[in-house]
Amino acid sequence: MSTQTAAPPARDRTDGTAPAVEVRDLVKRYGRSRTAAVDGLSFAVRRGEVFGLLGPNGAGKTTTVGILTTRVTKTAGLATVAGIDVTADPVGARAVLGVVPQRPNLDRSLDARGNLVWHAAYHGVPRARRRALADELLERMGLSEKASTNPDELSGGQAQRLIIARGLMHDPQVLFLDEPSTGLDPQARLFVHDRVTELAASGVTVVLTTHDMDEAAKLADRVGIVDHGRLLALDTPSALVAGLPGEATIDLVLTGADVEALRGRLGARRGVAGVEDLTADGADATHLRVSVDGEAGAALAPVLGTVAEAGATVSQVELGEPTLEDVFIDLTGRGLR
Ligand SMILES: Nc1ncnc2c1ncn2[C@@H]1O[C@H](COP(=O)(O)OP(=O)(O)OP(=O)(O)O)[C@@H](O)[C@H]1O
Repeated sequence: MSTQTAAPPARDRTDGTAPAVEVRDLVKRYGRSRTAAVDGLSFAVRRGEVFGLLGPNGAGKTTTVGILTTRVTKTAGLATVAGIDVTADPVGARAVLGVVPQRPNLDRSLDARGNLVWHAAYHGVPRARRRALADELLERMGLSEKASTNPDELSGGQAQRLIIARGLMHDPQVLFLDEPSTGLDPQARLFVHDRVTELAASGVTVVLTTHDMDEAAKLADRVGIVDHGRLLALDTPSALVAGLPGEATIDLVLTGADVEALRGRLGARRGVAGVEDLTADGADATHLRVSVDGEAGAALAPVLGTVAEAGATVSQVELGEPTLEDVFIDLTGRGLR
């Protein structure tokens, strides 16, 4: 018989006053790479917060989450989850965090329920609890009918929901979701969003990385925008948007203009706060977003007048408000990585 006493629940072993997640001066250099994938990153996530980590491809988001979830070794700096130093105590850290990775990594030798039960066993959830908990989470994720299905026979969205269920099997304090809705259809995406909101309401801290600005604006209490492994901005989505120049946007799709000359002419107009070229690669027509002070309607006539003077033909006009995507483009530019 084992003389070991059962470990106390993970919740009791952590520092309840520490931030849910903290990285300080975090650095990661892969192999002999001269540039750092994470280059002195610092931020803290509050308990119960939904925190969005945004950045272009290669910005260092997955690496940061990899360090926090003990899958990647840091080069320097500090990374803690629920007050536990992930490098000094990776086992303790893994007990209080859950991970939903970018690439599905379900065990194909087990069915859906088996994947959940095995994960719970790995984390020391008592045998008597495992199956009931698995069934409860399968139900919550809309997967009850798939309990005995092999992961290979699940759709991408179902597999993703199963991975989220798996991440929750040991009752983590912090759940890391790496691009949770990539490849999901609109229903599955909304379903995942609802579950994230529900988790946060139940006190679980959620850290999500995403390329989807609407998703970040909708779900995240605060977002950190990173590029080249550094933090460029951190605030609530609305504060970030409010910090942009201009209060409204006029999107123009047009042809027949010298784009740079037109941008210059528009930018010189009173009331115009900025002009972004959003033309998609290979597109025939030019897409400009003009940020204006005050109401878009009032600025429309003079803006269109300037476009006409430049000899361009407008095929589409749309009035709107700046979004998190504008913040992202303003900070990280348009270039593809
Ligand atoms: N295992 C690895 N070995 C070497 N370099 C790596 C490795 N993983 C990532 N990198 C490099 O580190 C940098 C950051 O990559 P990372 O995957 O963290 O970015 P990301 O922001 O998550 O990007 P994406 O949005 O494309 O997932 C990139 O330049 C990438 O090439």
